[in-house]
Amino acid sequence: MNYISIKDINSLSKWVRQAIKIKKNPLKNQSLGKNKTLGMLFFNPSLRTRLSTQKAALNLGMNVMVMNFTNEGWTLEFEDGAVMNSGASEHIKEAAEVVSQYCDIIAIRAFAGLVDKEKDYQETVISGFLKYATVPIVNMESAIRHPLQSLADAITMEEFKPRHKDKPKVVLSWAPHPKALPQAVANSFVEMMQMQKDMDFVITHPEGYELSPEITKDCTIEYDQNKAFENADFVYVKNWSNFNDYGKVTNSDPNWTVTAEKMALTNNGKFMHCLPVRRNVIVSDEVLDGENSIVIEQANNRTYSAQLVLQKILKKI
Ligand SMILES: NCCC[C@H](NC(=O)CCC(=O)O)C(=O)O
Ligand SMILES: NC(=O)OP(=O)(O)O
Repeated sequence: MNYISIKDINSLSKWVRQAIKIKKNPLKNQSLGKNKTLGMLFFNPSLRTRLSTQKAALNLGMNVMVMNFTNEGWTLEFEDGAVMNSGASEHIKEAAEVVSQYCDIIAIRAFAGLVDKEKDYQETVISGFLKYATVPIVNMESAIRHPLQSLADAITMEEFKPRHKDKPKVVLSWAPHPKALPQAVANSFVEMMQMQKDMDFVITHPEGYELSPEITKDCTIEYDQNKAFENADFVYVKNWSNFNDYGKVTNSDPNWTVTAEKMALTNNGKFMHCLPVRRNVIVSDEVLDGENSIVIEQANNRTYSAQLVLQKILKKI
């Protein structure tokens, strides 16, 4: 069993219930991972994913090895048949097979390069590991998906959803950012929302900032952010760089920053963000520090999202 996409989950509501159960007693399965090793490979920085996934593994009694490819490790080649006479020192074929001998599960973080759309959307790095590794693979944010985050988001929404309402309204809102960021968090959030049975979902972003139509198919898109916020119970905010004009920042309109005035349009809505977040660019201090901000609880749920995934894999190996 691999965990690459939120679509690897057969029943989201069941998984959310199981994660909430783990949260109540996280040390219950401390012997499940005994003498098993999780290898965590990072091609990009991380705070939450690194620590929460490690914590989840420790809760299950696993050993953990972390390797940072940003400044350690050889530069890897992913293309089959490549003539390796320039930058890369080692092919994914050997690297993945070798790491598989040391680890029982391999978790990988490898962001989009945001230069070659086709390469990113083919998930070159994670696909290379899937092809050549001989142990299960967990996605810790790949070029186009962040399924551990979206599972944590689903857990958090279950905990905070208004009990009196049949169908809570959830808004995914783009907000400005100075750097070009991947679409992974937004993509996986959309895929997770498509698996929710009793929630209304609206995506809002400036015109031209449409996500991949293959991912957002059948989703409601509202270009007027204020209108989208009306009556929302959850506002999930995230920047992404342009998908059409691939990897470019073509809009940095500060009118899209989430402020207290905008949150006042919601149904006392909760503010969500995966973090790290740029204060007073993505969201005002007032909102982020306000009582309806649930970003810290969201980050806490990363541990239980990862623990559920590791637990399920461990039971199968
Ligand atoms: N893992 C959560 C988000 C990671 C990444 N954000 C960032 O790179 C933000 C960096 C900055 O704000 O400088 C992203 O958007 O995919
Ligand atoms: N939300 C999230 O994945 O955070 P990190 O990038 O710090 O791991």
